Amino acid sequence: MTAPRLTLPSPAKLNLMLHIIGRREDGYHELQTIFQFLDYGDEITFAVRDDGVIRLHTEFDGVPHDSNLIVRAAKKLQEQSGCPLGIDIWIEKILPMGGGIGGGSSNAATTLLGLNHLWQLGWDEDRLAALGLTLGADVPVFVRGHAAFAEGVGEKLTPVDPEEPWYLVLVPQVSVSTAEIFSDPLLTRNSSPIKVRPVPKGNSRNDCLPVVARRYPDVRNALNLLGKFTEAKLTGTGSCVFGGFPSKAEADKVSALLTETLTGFVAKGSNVSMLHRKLQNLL
Ligand SMILES: C[C@](O)(CO)[C@H](O)COP(=O)(O)OP(=O)(O)OC[C@H]1O[C@@H](n2ccc(N)nc2=O)[C@H](O)[C@@H]1O
Ligand SMILES: Nc1ncnc2c1ncn2[C@@H]1O[C@H](COP(=O)(O)OP(=O)(O)OP(=O)(O)O)[C@@H](O)[C@H]1O
Repeated sequence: MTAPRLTLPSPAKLNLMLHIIGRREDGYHELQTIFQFLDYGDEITFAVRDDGVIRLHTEFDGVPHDSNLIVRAAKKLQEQSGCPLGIDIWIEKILPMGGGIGGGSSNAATTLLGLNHLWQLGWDEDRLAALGLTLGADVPVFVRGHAAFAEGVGEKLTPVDPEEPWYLVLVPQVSVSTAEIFSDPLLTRNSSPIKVRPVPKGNSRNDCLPVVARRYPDVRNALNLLGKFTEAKLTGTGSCVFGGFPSKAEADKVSALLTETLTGFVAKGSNVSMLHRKLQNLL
């Protein structure tokens, strides 16, 4: 008998706004941010093993097997659930690493949800999100699968339903260090907390943008070029830059002009992650 097998999407996220409202004692910054998903991402295939071994078959540049968030997520879930089964994993990676579109966090969440299903653990979303948070602040929103206003370091989530435009995402060929941006003395850390819900219009800025644009000329260039056509924004700490368009045709048109010199892609914004849409179809 062939082992149960499952292929699941692992979408990207955008930060539609990001305000830094303070700094905790452990050095982490308190954020207010809106996460939305893209219908664009990696694809992960899982096949159950009965010997308990966890094996990722796809190699990543610069990420050792046991440091990969996919493997770390699988091992933690196995340990905490006491599941005797193992897993073979393959990934088709299209999301840029260190781009601020959450690829690693998304891969970890897809792994948690995929294994919960294949290993028949019956964990609820709260438990999976709590385990996810120990792997990274952005993992819980991918576990929950709904666009969200996030507070804390990103773990306090309130579902929201912003517009779902088509986005052109530009991918400057530099990896931005999140730690470096958060330790820059010039970073704004005292934005006024937004207390009104839903978040009022006019709050779409990303407090990391001035620091990233100053340090990374390639990101600055992408912001300037895209800014000629639409409001150009930074996701997370970059490097990716994005702008919304009312139709795919309009996003494609600007993409054709800009991707002559820059790498990028067009994708639809989505308030329900494509991972959750696929899982719903399975149940
Ligand atoms: C900025 C966001 O992209 C918004 O979605 C994420 O919060 C970043 O999350 P991430 O990539 O998982 O970041 P981590 O790898 O946890 O953080 C790297 C480093 O950035 C700093 N860091 C990160 C997040 C945060 N809220 N405050 C911080 O000060 C910390 O020094 C941390 O050691
Ligand atoms: N499965 C994985 N996919 C991508 N990166 C991974 C993975 N596992 C570990 N990493 C490590 O995590 C780092 C950050 O990767 P990721 O793709 O999540 O960055 P990001 O898009 O900037 O995320 P964020 O928006 O959360 O800051 C990578 O540079 C890599 O070293």
